[in-house]
Amino acid sequence: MGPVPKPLIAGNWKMNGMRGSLAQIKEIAASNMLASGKFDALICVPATLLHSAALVTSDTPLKIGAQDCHDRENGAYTGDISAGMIADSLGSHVIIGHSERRTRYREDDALVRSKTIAAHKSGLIAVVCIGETEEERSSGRTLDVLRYQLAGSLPDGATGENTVIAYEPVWAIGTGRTASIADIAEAHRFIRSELCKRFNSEGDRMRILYGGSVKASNADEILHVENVDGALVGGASLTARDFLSICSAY
Ligand SMILES: O=C[C@H](O)COP(=O)(O)O
Repeated sequence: MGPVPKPLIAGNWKMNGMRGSLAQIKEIAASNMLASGKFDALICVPATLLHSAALVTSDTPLKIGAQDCHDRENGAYTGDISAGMIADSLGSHVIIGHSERRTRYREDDALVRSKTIAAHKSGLIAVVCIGETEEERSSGRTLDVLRYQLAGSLPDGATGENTVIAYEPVWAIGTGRTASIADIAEAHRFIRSELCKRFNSEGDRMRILYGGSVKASNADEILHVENVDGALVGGASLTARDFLSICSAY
């Protein structure tokens, strides 16, 4: 077993970014902040930018990942890409089970688990997303939802090396609303204890990111909550300036 991994600031560009956006990637990759080695940095780009982004960052500390993968190795699945193809394009990470996919494409925990296994088989680090809806929170079911999502989405082979958890309350994504510091602390403490119950010491090594309207003005407070090992950032990861301001919290 290796040491506890460093915190991770991960950007998710979602369906944003054309070739010109590689300038932002290059600027992030060249920052002295990343060279400090205090944290890891990752940008998950659209599939169209994956290989070119990986090539322009190959000699830098910035990692490049994808935003989804199929659970099969290959076959007649129009429009999809496999974990192996992501690895072949030099991506190192893949986001799995983002709420935007769970909701729109009805991806359930079993499929998320199957995709996570596929990612691990191809040597990728899976960033597995979980989080409650507003209705689940207001009816007091947040921790139950997190328990079921973790149990159903993570395969037995998950370790601190191959898996990162992203806790994203669905109602906080892209809305400008963030969970309170007390709610973030409670959710992350709960996730940590569930991970340790199932994976023993590996549970302590899995990074738990917070996601949902993270920006420069709230990053410092959120990133210093116990058991918060980084952030998954959407809108504020699209420019180098915004992304690096969040990184400066470390
Ligand atoms: O994957 C990132 C999350 O969905 C958060 O997005 P956001 O920072 O735009 O709220």
